[in-house]
Amino acid sequence: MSTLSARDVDVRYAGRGGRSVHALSNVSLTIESGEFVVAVGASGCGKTTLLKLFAGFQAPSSGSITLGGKPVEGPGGDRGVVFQDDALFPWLSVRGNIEFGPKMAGLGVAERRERCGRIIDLVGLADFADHRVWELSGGMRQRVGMARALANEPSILLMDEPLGALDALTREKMQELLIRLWDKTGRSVFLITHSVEEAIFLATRIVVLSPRPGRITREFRADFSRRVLAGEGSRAIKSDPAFIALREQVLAAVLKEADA
Ligand SMILES: Nc1ncnc2c1ncn2[C@@H]1O[C@H](COP(=O)(O)OP(=O)(O)OP(=O)(O)O)[C@@H](O)[C@H]1O
Repeated sequence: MSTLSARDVDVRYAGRGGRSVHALSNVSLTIESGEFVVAVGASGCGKTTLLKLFAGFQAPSSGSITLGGKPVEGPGGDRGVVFQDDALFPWLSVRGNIEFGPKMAGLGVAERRERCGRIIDLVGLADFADHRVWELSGGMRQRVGMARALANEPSILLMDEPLGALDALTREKMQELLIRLWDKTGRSVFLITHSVEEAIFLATRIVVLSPRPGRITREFRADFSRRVLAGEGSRAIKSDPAFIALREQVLAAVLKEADA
């Protein structure tokens, strides 16, 4: 397991009319092995930019990104990425989508079947392994997206609003699934959400970003996911006064930064 780290990162995009956009300014964030870090913040504060740096989809203008102490120089199977738009291969079955990465990485058929079978069970899709992805509901498609990311056995999952397109009921079920996946696989997670409630429910650490330029302004610790793992119901946890108090604190930090 490896530590993923951004150090003194700046990102500037070329904007219209020669004006540059300062998307991230002096951002440092280290995600330790086994952490579940959730980023929240107003639209445009650079959350997706930070995730893309971690994924290796783009390089910072200055500063460094490292995984296990080594510079991140591009995308790699050691970081599994899940977006809101699942971007699955529609012509492949559930199993085909999940086995795609390991197949490309040269894993033999037997090992691929065994590894992906385990992951398919883990995300609760055993009865749908041979379905085409267009036959699935939105929540099931996102399960395939998560399974596909896990199939490469990454040290960290990077997720950008993975539950953003789901209805409230499915979303809550998927939050519980995410916590169980995190627990059972032992992977670290970096996740972006617009929902402060979701952030607090899932995270071991919440980072608040502020816009213009994007910076990390606050951090909060949480451990409500442990209660989910201990069998407590989501509704009971989310209506607990301790949960509500933290939710209001984080929300106040997000709104303060958004207004500033
Ligand atoms: N490729 C790009 N070219 C120019 N500007 C960009 C580019 N990508 C992002 N930006 C700008 O950088 C800033 C940060 O964008 P980013 O998408 O990282 O923010 P975000 O916090 O993820 O926003 P949202 O919550 O709306 O998804 C925004 O002002 C955005 O317009």
